[in-house]
Amino acid sequence: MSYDKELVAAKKAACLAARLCQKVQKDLLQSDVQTKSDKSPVTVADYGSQALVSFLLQKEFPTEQFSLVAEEDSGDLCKDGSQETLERITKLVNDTLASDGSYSVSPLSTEDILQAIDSGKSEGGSQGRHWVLDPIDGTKGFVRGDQYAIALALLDEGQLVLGVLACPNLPFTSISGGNPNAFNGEVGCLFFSEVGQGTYMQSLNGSSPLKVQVTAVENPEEASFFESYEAAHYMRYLTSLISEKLGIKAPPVRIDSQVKYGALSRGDGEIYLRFPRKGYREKIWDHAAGCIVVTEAGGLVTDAAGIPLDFSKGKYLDVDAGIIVTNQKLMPLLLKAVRESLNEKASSL
Ligand SMILES: Nc1ncnc2c1ncn2[C@@H]1O[C@H](COP(=O)(O)O)[C@@H](O)[C@H]1OP(=O)(O)O
Ligand SMILES: [Mg+2]
Ligand SMILES: [Mg+2]
Ligand SMILES: [Mg+2]
Repeated sequence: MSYDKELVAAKKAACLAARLCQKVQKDLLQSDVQTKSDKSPVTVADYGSQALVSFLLQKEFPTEQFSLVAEEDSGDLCKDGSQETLERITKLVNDTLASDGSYSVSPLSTEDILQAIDSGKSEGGSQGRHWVLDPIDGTKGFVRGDQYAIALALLDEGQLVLGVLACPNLPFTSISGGNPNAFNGEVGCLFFSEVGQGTYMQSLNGSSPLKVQVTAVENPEEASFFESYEAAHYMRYLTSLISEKLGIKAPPVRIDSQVKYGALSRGDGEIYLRFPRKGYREKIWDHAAGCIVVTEAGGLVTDAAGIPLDFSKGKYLDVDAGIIVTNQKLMPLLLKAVRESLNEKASSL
């Protein structure tokens, strides 16, 4: 089955959402950042991006039953004192739609925006089609002025069938060996994949797509690895133990969000280690787009036990201990190092 039409729509939606986010990041004010009950930050851009993607997908596929599993909901925007924020979001979405010009729609109202955001309340599952969206993945990176991604994927009967990753601050050329946040050249990449068709990257400004591949590095001593920028998001002693066991020489490359999957898919590094702290439950929107982008580029994405991620169980991913990503050659060695490190950790407790 072809998902070409869905891919075109997903790319369009992610590009426009990226445009909206770039505008907000440029003139980001402290007052634009709200804090959700789980203490994670959320900005007008998170809401605006979700509203825009949701609205555009519904507009592109008006006759299909629409299901979207997305991170944000309008709860906090409906509280007293949020009217001004809601109006800002509405204006941002309308301005972005108008700047594109290909959608001749009358301006959306604040009600339309709330509705578009709340169309993302689906629970997903193993039947039918579900869009999966993280409107800004890496909000902390976004607020800092660093890396973030707009991550959109499609599940069909529980399988990932397409993924789009817009990375507005990722340099277009390789970041291997460098700091992605301190770069002078062109930034802004769009990764996209359709099942069985490979992964491609183009610039967010619309250059022609290039096919990308993970690296063929077999020797861990020549490999480099990615992990979160935010120390609070993972167990650093575990990732350093794993990399030590593998004999990795290069220091870790710390980047926010699913940009790590994009960078790995084009060969900027070989390994992504993600070991969140105890009690953290992974959500499907934090991995769906990244997972298909890496898999279609020839890589592997599994949990710490080597089992492929299952996106069909609702909005959570029930993974064993952590998520690991690498090329096919390095995976057996990586799994061994992960197993040994987890055993050492368990016996030291
Ligand atoms: N305590 C946490 N541990 C791990 N990941 C978290 C935590 N809190 C939020 N996240 C989510 O993890 C991702 C950030 O990943 P990374 O650490 O790789 O940059 C984001 O999806 C972020 O959500 P959000 O989409 O709200 O930014
Ligand atoms: Mg968040
Ligand atoms: Mg996220
Ligand atoms: Mg998010």
